[in-house]
Amino acid sequence: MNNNEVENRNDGSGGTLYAEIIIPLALPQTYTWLIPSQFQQSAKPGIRVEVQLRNKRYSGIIKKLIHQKPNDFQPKPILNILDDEPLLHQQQLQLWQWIAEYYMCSEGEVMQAAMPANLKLSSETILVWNDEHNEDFTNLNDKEYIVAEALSIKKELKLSKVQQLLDASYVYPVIKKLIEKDVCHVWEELKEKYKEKTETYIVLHPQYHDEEKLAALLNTSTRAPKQMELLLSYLHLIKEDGEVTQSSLLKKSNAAAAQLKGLVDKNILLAEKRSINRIRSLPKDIHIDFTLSPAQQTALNEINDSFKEKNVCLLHGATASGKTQIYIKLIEQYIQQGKQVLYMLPEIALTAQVIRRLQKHFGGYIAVYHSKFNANERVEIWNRIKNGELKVLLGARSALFLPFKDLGLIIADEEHDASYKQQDPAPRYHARDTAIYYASLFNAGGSAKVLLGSATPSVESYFNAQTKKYALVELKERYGNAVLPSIEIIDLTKIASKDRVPVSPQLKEAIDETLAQHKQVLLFQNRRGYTPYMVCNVCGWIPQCKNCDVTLTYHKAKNKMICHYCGTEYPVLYTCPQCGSHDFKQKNFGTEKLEELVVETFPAAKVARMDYDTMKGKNNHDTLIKLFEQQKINLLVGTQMIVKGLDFEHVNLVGILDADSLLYFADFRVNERAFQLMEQVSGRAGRKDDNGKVLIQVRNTHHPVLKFVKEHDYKALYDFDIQSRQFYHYPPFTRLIHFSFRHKENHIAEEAANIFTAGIKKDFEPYITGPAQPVINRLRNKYIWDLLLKLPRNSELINKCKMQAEQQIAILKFNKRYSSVDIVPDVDPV
Ligand SMILES: Nc1ncnc2c1ncn2[C@@H]1O[C@H](COP(=O)(O)OP(=O)(O)OP(=O)(O)O)[C@@H](O)[C@H]1O
Ligand SMILES: [Zn+2]
Repeated sequence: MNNNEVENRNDGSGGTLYAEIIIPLALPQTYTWLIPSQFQQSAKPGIRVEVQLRNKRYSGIIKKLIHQKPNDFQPKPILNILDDEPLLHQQQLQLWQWIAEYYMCSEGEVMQAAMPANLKLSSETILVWNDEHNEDFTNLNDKEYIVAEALSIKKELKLSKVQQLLDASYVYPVIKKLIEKDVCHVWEELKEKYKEKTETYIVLHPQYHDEEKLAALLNTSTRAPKQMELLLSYLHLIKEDGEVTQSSLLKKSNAAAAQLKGLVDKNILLAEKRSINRIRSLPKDIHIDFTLSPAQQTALNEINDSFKEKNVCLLHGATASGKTQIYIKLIEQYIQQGKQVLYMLPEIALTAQVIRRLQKHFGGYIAVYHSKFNANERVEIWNRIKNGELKVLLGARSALFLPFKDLGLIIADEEHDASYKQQDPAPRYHARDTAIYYASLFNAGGSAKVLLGSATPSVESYFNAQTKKYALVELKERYGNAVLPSIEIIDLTKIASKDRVPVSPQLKEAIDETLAQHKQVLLFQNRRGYTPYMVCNVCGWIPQCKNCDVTLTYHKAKNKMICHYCGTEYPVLYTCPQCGSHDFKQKNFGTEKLEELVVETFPAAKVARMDYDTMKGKNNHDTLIKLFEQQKINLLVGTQMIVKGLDFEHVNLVGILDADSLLYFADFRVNERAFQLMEQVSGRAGRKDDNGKVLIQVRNTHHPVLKFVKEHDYKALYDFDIQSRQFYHYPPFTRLIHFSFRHKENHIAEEAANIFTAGIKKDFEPYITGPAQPVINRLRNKYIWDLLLKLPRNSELINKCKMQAEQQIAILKFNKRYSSVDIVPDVDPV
């Protein structure tokens, strides 16, 4: 929207004003409401308003103001205005619209994903009393008081109840104030499952921030030399690390808890329990204590040069080449210019280690943001990004939705990672690609820049670099004395069958050797659970999930058979329901069995397991990583989770137990994925010296991808893969749109898919594959029919196709027989 519209509205002519408003629902379009005259002064794009739709109340966001009355209907008035200033900048509204159009969803769905729960209200909203509130209600007005009191007793209230309580038609402004005053927050299903980890931090009493007072203290207190020693250690540590936990202080200073207590009692040091993710008020200064190697410096210069001409640069840097250090230097530059930086990682789990690295350098300039933070903290970060106070934000994909004020740079680290794509629910957006669009909206002084970083770039990004759409900077060597690890292939077919799985004699020997040198080992197996499936030894019957077309995985610790798709758990079977035999054979092995076996084989080693199952309990990801960093674990067994981006100093050996399982997979990205996984997991070995070693166990030793991995030759993999992509019409040569039709009746799903296909056939027949049933053709009790479109990269044609597809979806939804079919469009599926 342009400024004129706002001006016109304020010209006092008193004309009727309307607004297009986004509400957090999957509606096919945005609707228009009337802005009554008393609200006209304050109505602006980005402001929240209270509206009613089909007897429910929502807080929606004004997308734009309109002066023409809609032709076909009389808009209803909005009920209220909730904000004094817009909650977001113009760029966010543009971003939402783009995502909705590009990824075929509604702006309401984007809003749902984009905004912290506390900023979204509807009749269904449940308010939760804030347990930490001290029940001091003096700053509340009468209405707020009534609700606060009820909440303090009931602990939870549905918004519709609040409405009755106040006997007022407009309650949203009251709720909004109560949330702002920290009396309550909005209940979120997801939130409840997330237990926040706290730790005790030690801080210096603020009065000693004054250097003279501190000096005086240090000079006078000779009576308790042990305490003084501890205080000095503290001062040293805080300078080094920027923050000090109680445990690290006691450990590093070798002091006793009583000495620390002495200092705390004297009010010299303070002990504070904090969530480890909580936003800390560290001083806002930049502290860079390292220099780049010549190769890193060259890469940084090349990146800066490339940004003069291009908006996107791909940094292809080997594992442990120090990409993160280059990012740090680059971030420093942008902060100096007063710009903001978004640093994206594909997964929440990775943010913990990286924030520890970054906070040392950027203190109070930086914060972390992701969907698992509590609602109040998310709003706080939202506001501090919006007003430009925070300069650097580290986050997973949802951080893209923050209202940056003046964004200068987005870094997408591990840009190849498929987790950048959101699968469910809509918006099914790819955060890397969306970041490139988002950056282009900050066009004061050219566009904001995007740096994609990876040791194993996606074929798409590398293609864009080859075709000069992106700049390319390569950094081939590891930092310091480290070299890329040597890779050895172990031919499982040459091993006597009794020794065959899971740990071959060669791997066993290498593990023994590594442990003897007090170095660490990572063992990678891409399946969790104990045995991926069981077979009846007599009739061949295999236990399956009742809701899904999937075999069940045996989990020993739980003593359950579990469906990895829908999560349903079944008792373990001892009798075959088909033939009555009691003889089951366990096929293959998962991480749980591997861990058990490793514990038996290496009794002296401290072993831990990192996979989806172990991360749910108290041993959460960050704790495990810290234990591993401190070498309290010698041998870590895990799935993909151990692979990604982590920087461990003492890992010398990596074992990949079953490479065949990575190499055979019906997906056009199979080679790329297998290479990325193996190269990334290898990349965890020998990061600080020249002793890294990787053993890959495999049956098909002739698979071409193994050769590329062995030589760490990404370019060869790319050249190999890009040819088949071209030949079979896959990205980057085409654009894929995938449609999935799901229904509990197989024939209904099939019919819907067929009708849809017939509807778009006239213009798009050459590009259609399917409809067909996928390999797993039923999930969560619904049958699935899939359709794939491989479209030429012609935006006009693609838009036309999306439009026709949307029409067909509308037609199906209108037909009673098919209205309950789930139709899921997925643009650029991964
Ligand atoms: N210039 C430097 N000065 C000091 N230490 C450095 C420097 N460059 C790299 N390092 C150290 O080397 C290690 C590897 O660097 P880093 O983790 O940045 O690599 P990376 O390229 O991001 O690796 P990966 O792709 O595997 O995640 C880190 O522990 C880092 O602190
Ligand atoms: Zn299931």
